[in-house]
Amino acid sequence: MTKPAIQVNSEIGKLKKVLLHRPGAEIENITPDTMERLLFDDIPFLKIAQDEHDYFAQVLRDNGVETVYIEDLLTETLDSDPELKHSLIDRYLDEHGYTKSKTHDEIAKYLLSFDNRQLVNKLYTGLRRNEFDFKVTTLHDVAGHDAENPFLLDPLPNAYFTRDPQAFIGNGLTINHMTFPARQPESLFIEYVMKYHPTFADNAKVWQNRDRDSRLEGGDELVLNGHVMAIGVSQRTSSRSIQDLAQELFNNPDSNFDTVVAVEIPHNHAMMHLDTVFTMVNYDQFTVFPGIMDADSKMNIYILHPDQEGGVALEHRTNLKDTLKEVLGLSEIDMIETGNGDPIIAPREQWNDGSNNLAIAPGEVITYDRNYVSIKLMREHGLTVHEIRSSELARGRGGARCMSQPIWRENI
Ligand SMILES: NC(=O)NCCC[C@H](N)C(=O)O
Repeated sequence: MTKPAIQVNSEIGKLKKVLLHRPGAEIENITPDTMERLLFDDIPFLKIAQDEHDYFAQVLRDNGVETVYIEDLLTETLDSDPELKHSLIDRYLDEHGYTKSKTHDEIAKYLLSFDNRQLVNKLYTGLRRNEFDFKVTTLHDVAGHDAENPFLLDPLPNAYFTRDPQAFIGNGLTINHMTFPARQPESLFIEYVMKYHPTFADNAKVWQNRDRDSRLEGGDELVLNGHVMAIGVSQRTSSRSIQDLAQELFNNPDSNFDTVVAVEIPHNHAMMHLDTVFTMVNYDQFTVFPGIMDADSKMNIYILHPDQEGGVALEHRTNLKDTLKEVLGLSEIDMIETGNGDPIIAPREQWNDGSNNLAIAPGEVITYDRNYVSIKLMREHGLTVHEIRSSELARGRGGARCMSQPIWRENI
């Protein structure tokens, strides 16, 4: 590594640079029939979603954060070497199951006709069957399940949740094998940017890559400090990925991590990632949705440490607060309950990402305006809260943390 392009040694250090994606035409390619497969609960009104997202980006910039867009990085990557356009199209079609055939060649030819910027937009937007003069050559293009799909390449409406296809950890990252096909292409884009973009190539260590069977998503990967991570065992992240990542982080000389806290959470759509129920917002303050614990405030937590033989040792815990105190070396911790723990308000605000806060400095967060009970409580606990609009963005089931991937935070 010559000079690091990534520096993320906490969830709370002053945020200097962040990766975003502005929601685009892909949002308008969600239909009632495809909604579930595309991991949406409703169809956002694009114009308002874009206004809301621009406002979010402006709040970041007003607070001294440089905003970088993945669609720009990918375009610049392709611009840096003409060969990359061909290879990206080949990989993209291959990962969508288009083996070498006339169908493959026709789609590839059509995609190659775009310039790099248009191609990137097209891959996000999706490719409709009726969009070009597509000559039918195979049975599955005209009959059965495949032919019913109006898209030859699905849209990527979840792309504005830039947190998930990768996680920036220390001076490196994981490039993630996503759980559902609807999101898998998003981490291919990251792979290209990290391998070939002049800013990142050779300047970021890859702790785990996407060419594996077990799943891992960035919403589950929390960097608590420069040597401790918390990772959700969730609908989207498997215990195997966590074990392998811990092994790599503990043994790689470029990593300073010696502790991974694996936190088991319910496996469902409302709480798909750890950061939908738990975020770190200050040195000793966290927001948490109480529904992840049982009546005795217990849950399954495992602390992973390096063992003597270069492997990973495991210890079981059941209390989140006590475990955090233990691994962070703190005598007290303030757990701020989403919706004040009320049996109606807490799940309602959690559903709209009241637990999903983005810290832009210790004790200073960005969050959705609609979760007013949680916001009031956070202010009462001394936090500075920047509210952002959330009517349409929230329909994708992700909040300010999900919509942002810190690239650089000041060390604390
Ligand atoms: N970190 C996050 O929780 N991201 C939100 C992802 C929402 C998206 N609709 C998904 O289901 O993947």
